[in-house]
Amino acid sequence: MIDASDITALILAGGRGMRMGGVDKGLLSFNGVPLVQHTLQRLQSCGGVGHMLINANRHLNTYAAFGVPVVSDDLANFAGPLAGFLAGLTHCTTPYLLTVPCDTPMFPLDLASRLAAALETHQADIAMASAPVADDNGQQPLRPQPVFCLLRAELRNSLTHFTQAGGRKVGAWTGQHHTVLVPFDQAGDDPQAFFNANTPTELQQAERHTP
Ligand SMILES: Nc1nc2c(ncn2[C@@H]2O[C@H](COP(=O)(O)OP(=O)(O)OP(=O)(O)O)[C@@H](O)[C@H]2O)c(=O)[nH]1
Ligand SMILES: [Mg+2]
Repeated sequence: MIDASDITALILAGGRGMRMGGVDKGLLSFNGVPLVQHTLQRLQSCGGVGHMLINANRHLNTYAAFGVPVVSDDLANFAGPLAGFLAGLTHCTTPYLLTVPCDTPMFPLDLASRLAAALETHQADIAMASAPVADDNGQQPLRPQPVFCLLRAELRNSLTHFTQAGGRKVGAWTGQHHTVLVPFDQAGDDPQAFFNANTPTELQQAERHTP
């Protein structure tokens, strides 16, 4: 069984935040608390992970003050979330890494345990969340949530090779491995759980959400 102590959560706060005006999104206030701190607290409160890392590329001292090790991308020029995955895999000392973006403040409290259960059941390399997303036809099909992954730490060499060859898309890399999609559309799941705040308006919307 995968124990919480086997999992390191990596909070992804290394993006450019262009749609937010180029600011460092993890440091923006969400109901009075920096998004990164809110994410740390939510991960702590669910008890599903034993260790945490923050992935950031700016304001490193500010991030360090949250009391969790901060790791930065080795890949230059904001190469995308996979650069964060690689930084996390490089620095994590546990057999599993859970990736959680800083801009999705209502993410499921049982994220780690459900991804871990699916990884084990399917003997997979990667468990990726999938969640309903409204489309233009009023439907809510399940869509992969590529920045919510539980990864086996031994995938580090694979990701190093993939990114060295210029690969940047999360799905293109995870598609090379046995990946199981884990649906978060069960009774009791918050349909807004994967709502991510990419713009100031969306951040305000998220602040108004009460599950
Ligand atoms: N380490 C790292 N993380 C990234 C990078 N780009 C995006 N991310 C993270 O991936 C997650 C999803 O990113 P987006 O919300 O799509 O992108 P963003 O860069 O934050 O914002 P935009 O510039 O508006 O697209 C967020 O948690 C980002 O912090 C990057 O170059 N490096
Ligand atoms: Mg986003």
